[in-house]
Amino acid sequence: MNKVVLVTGANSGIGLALCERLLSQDTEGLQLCLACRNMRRAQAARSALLASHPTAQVALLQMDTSSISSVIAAAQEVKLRYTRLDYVYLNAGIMPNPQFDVKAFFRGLFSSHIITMFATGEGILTQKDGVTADGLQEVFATNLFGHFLLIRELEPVLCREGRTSQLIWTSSSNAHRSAFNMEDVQHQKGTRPYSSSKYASDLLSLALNTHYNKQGLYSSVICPGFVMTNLTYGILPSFPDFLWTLLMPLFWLIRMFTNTFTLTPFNGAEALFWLFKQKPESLDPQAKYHSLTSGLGQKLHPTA
Ligand SMILES: NC(=O)C1=CN([C@@H]2O[C@H](COP(=O)(O)OP(=O)(O)OC[C@H]3O[C@@H](n4cnc5c(N)ncnc54)[C@H](OP(=O)(O)O)[C@@H]3O)[C@@H](O)[C@H]2O)C=CC1
Ligand SMILES: CC(C)CCC[C@@H](C)[C@H]1CC[C@H]2C3=CC[C@H]4[C@H](C)C(=O)CC[C@]4(C)[C@H]3CC[C@]12C
Repeated sequence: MNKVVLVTGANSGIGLALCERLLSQDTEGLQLCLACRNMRRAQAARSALLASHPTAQVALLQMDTSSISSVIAAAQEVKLRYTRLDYVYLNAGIMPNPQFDVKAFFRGLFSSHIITMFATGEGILTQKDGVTADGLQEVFATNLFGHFLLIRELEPVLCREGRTSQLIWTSSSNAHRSAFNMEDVQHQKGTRPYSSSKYASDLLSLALNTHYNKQGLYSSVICPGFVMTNLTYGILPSFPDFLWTLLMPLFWLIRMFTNTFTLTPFNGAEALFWLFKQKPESLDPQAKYHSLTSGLGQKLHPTA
């Protein structure tokens, strides 16, 4: 039977690579729905997918996860189009106005903390958050709240008698307990909204399992590792493309020491793709599944 899969933030990076990988393993038995905020970019992604999989069923859905009205309208549309959803990948995410702390980076290079710094970005990144038209903090709204609202609105197509469905969050190893505060869940006061939003998604996934497992709905979180995408290029916006290219040999070298340097969207999507093939009942609700890559760039089996 056809599997219906919705992916948010599917028009680039890890989301697009996941769609490509899903279609490569099964073009016929899959109905993909790319949920994107920008329809021009969504259309380009659809054309790219159809170029390599001409018979695939790839639909588009306009949705801005940072906007309450957009998410509600998109969920309405989904309920009109589909009687059930088998997988929802909650992947759209932003890290706006990142500030890279050069001093902390160099201190980290000469400390015992070096591997953690490269694997998680801990201690070297802060962001300047904005406020959405709904009055929410932008990172919280985009990465977490819009997705939460989507799940609640899609309950009728996710919780179906006698079937299971999976929610799969693209979280991060940058999700740190120290960045999250229950008194300030939107992270209005701090400078690490990205880390806070990812930690909150890990907590939310646990809560969703407690609430929904008995209705056949399961939630998991993954970290794709450090992947070269629009999000990461935005961290050092003044770097021209050629400098990133020059840094690649250094990244390949670092990958010898930390296999979290997945680097390509294809390898970064490994844990998302792996979860597609698992029975949700067999998964550990407390685990974060990691995409890993060997020193030679081979994808490894995800580990919890
Ligand atoms: N790259 C990395 O090293 C890591 C990435 N991640 C996570 O992976 C996920 C995918 O990011 P990645 O592929 O790296 O980066 P990209 O910037 O390539 O992809 C992000 C996607 O999210 C979409 N998006 C952003 N804001 C919204 C919004 N308001 N509504 C709908 N869609 C939106 C973007 O759309 P648009 O093209 O319109 O901007 C884009 O399609 C994110 O959640 C990120 O936090 C986690 C760990 C590491
Ligand atoms: C020679 C220097 C200029 C090289 C700078 C490298 C840094 C820009 C990157 C090194 C490690 C990277 C990251 C690690 C973890 C990612 C995390 C999992 C995530 O969710 C978002 C992106 C990361 C923080 C990423 C960002 C770039 C680095 C800090």
